[in-house]
Amino acid sequence: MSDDSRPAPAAAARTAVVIPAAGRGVRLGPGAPKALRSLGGTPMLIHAVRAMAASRAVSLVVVVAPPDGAAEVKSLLDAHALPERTDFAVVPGGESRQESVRLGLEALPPGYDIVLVHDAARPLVPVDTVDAVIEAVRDGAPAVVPALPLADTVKQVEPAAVPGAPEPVVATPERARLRAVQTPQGFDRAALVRAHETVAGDVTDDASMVEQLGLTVVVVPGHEEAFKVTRPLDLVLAEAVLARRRLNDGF
Ligand SMILES: Nc1ccn([C@@H]2O[C@H](COP(=O)(O)OP(=O)(O)OP(=O)(O)O)[C@@H](O)[C@H]2O)c(=O)n1
Ligand SMILES: C[C@](O)(CO)[C@H](O)COP(=O)(O)O
Repeated sequence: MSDDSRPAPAAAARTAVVIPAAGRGVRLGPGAPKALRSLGGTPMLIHAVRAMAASRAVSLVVVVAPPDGAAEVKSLLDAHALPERTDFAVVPGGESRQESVRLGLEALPPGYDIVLVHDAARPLVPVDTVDAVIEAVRDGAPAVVPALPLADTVKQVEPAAVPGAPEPVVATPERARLRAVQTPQGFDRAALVRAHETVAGDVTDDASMVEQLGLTVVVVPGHEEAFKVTRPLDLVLAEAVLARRRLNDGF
């Protein structure tokens, strides 16, 4: 068969990323909103944006800024070198992560059939993890999460009525079947939009909303360096990982 007689390859679905970055970072301690705090001299958010734009499959990144910080975030994006092949937009966020993601989704133009949602608080995720998530969505999964096995045993407890009181253990789930879930989480856009339109109640990630629709969520290998900067010690670790990368890269 000559090259000319082959069917044209199906155009790859275009991929956009929503980065919720509107949180305060209460658990990190007092200071600027977490996404705007420095990691190696650069705002954490810029690391997260670069991590997403490092994937050649990503053509649009929508940053969901702190509600009163959209102008500051726009200036930050303008002030830092970012790949020219990627478009960037900024929208103000909401009261909860869930609301911020919804606002980011509403800002997406037509033409992006795959959507990733990535925490600004996971600034060091490697591009191979981003690409693995996108590939699994392209292969047909409605929702994909990167995840790692657990190192600790997990107990389910009856939460104490009084803070600090001992909590009775009610179950010990089988650790081998548990996974600690990271971002970016990847979605068929229509499934994620439907989930955000129909699922109510508190959830801690987007994939669980798609799960509640009865759709399949699959896991791909996560990465140790995709950890979430939540508490002060996480920032120490992030600085160390970044310093090691810079040493290895020779700058
Ligand atoms: N109203 C909110 C709350 C959180 N996030 C984002 O969701 C991601 C994960 O949330 P988390 O790590 O819990 O961040 P914070 O809410 O800032 O942390 P904390 O709970 O310690 O205040 C972060 O990138 C955060 O900016 C958001 O966009 N809008
Ligand atoms: C989405 C997430 O990062 C997956 O592990 C996580 O659930 C976010 O939790 P947070 O308490 O809002 O940081």
